[in-house]
Amino acid sequence: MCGIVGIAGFMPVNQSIYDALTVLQHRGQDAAGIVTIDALNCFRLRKANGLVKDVFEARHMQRLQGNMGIGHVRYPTAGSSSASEAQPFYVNSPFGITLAHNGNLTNAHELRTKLFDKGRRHINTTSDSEILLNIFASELDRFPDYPLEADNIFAAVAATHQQIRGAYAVVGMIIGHGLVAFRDPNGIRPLVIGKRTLADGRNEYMVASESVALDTLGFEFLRDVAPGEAVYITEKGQLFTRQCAENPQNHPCLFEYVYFARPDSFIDKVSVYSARVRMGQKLGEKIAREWEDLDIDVVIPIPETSCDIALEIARILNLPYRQGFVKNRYVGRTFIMPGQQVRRKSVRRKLNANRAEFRDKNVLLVDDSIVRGTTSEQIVEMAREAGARNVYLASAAPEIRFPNVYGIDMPSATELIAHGREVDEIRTLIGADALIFQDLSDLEQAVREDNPDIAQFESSVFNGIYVTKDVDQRYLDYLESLRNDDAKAVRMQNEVENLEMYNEG
Ligand SMILES: O=P(O)(O)OC[C@H]1O[C@H](OP(=O)(O)OP(=O)(O)O)[C@H](O)[C@@H]1O
Ligand SMILES: NC(=O)CC[C@H](N)C(=O)O
Ligand SMILES: [Mg+2]
Repeated sequence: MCGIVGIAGFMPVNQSIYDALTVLQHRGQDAAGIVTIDALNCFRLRKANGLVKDVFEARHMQRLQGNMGIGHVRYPTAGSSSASEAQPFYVNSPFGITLAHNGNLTNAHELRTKLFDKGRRHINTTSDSEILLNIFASELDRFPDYPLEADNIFAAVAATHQQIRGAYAVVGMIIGHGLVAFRDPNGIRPLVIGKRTLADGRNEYMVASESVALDTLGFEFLRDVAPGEAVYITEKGQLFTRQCAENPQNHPCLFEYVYFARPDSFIDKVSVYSARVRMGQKLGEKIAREWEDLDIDVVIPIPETSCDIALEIARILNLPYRQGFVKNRYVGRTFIMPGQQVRRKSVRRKLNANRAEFRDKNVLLVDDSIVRGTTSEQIVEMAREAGARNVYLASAAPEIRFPNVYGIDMPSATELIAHGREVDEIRTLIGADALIFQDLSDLEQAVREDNPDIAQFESSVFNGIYVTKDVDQRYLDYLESLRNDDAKAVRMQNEVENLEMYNEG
């Protein structure tokens, strides 16, 4: 899903960006990067594969000098997992630009050809984000003057919107100018802006994927960046904002609320935590309605994301809530790990059953979502091994039957356990005694309650409706051939680690 952050301030930003990335780590565990602009107006870059705490050592932090910078944590959804595709990306013309991106472009292939044929620009990686950067750079290049005016920068964003399709929340820096951030015209991926006022009255600004990053760094949340909107903060700290899309719509990704975002974040005016509690309430009511005859003894979450949901289900059903599984806090999120083998292995490394909570009991296990079924299959087995009599499973998200093309790595329908299957077939595969899914309308209502202005969510993984309207079966087949687990494994063997810009080693 990737996390992005940018700070335009008057004090060194290296530590603040590092701290923000640790708070956004749940959005991407594969690679991390920071770029700053130093006193000589040069970019300083450090990026590599790994978690934030492993990528940045003291020596890197010392070299990441400057009062403006951007950062990224990566969960790959395009290209490869190579360090050369870690972000931010750099291009030297015009002026020198770096950029970090959360999301996924659906027309990357055509844009790559167009950039080479018409723009004479070579893209050296298989990343869609490098393409996005070069499209933006080409558009900035159309203005002959230096420095560019805010109007020019917004015009370049508007022209970029017209060419690229898909989902994107972007933060970038232009040498001699400042920090730019923008969000796709459907607002699929989240982006917020905050402000911190210094003792001398000057304002520092920060943009980030989630509001929790602002909270942690003492920035006051100003608002969500609107779909299609761009934000420009000059080197001197002046803030400009402009709507740059012709027909912006608010279609936030529903899966952010289910799984990706941290519960203490607000996305598009919706508290992720409250939305999850309401998911629990609605699912609890459905269980009470449909499973009257099931004799449940205890409600057990599958840590970590489902905990808030399961607690509310237990309250609605008037049953005890117990931590039947203990999570190893040193193992990250399994769903965003690359490759099915590593995901499979990680479930048992991550979760262990508390036998006392299972022995001779009918247990209701609750997860936020069932995607490939990797977690639930093994968890049901573990519950039985721990002595459970009957194992029931409830998912706070409906059946996930369609691929995601907007920044969640679910490129292949056949890898989804619910694809082409009815609930009972899924139940058999998972090995549960009963299985229940949330209804899509209930899930949408649970989220919408905080912000009734969201008319339509980006819910494609549940209903197959792609809000950018450019996704057809041909594209889905192409994506599947490019990114299914086998194709990725082959690509991993041929990875090259060429970085295009000096990397603080
Ligand atoms: O059906 P699957 O393909 O297994 O995917 C779904 C599971 O993956 C996620 O957990 P994850 O371990 O990534 O993170 P969490 O600790 O935040 O729950 C999610 O919360 C589900 O438990
Ligand atoms: N999950 C994301 O947002 C990924 C961003 C970008 N498509 C990449 O693969 O690096
Ligand atoms: Mg989970």
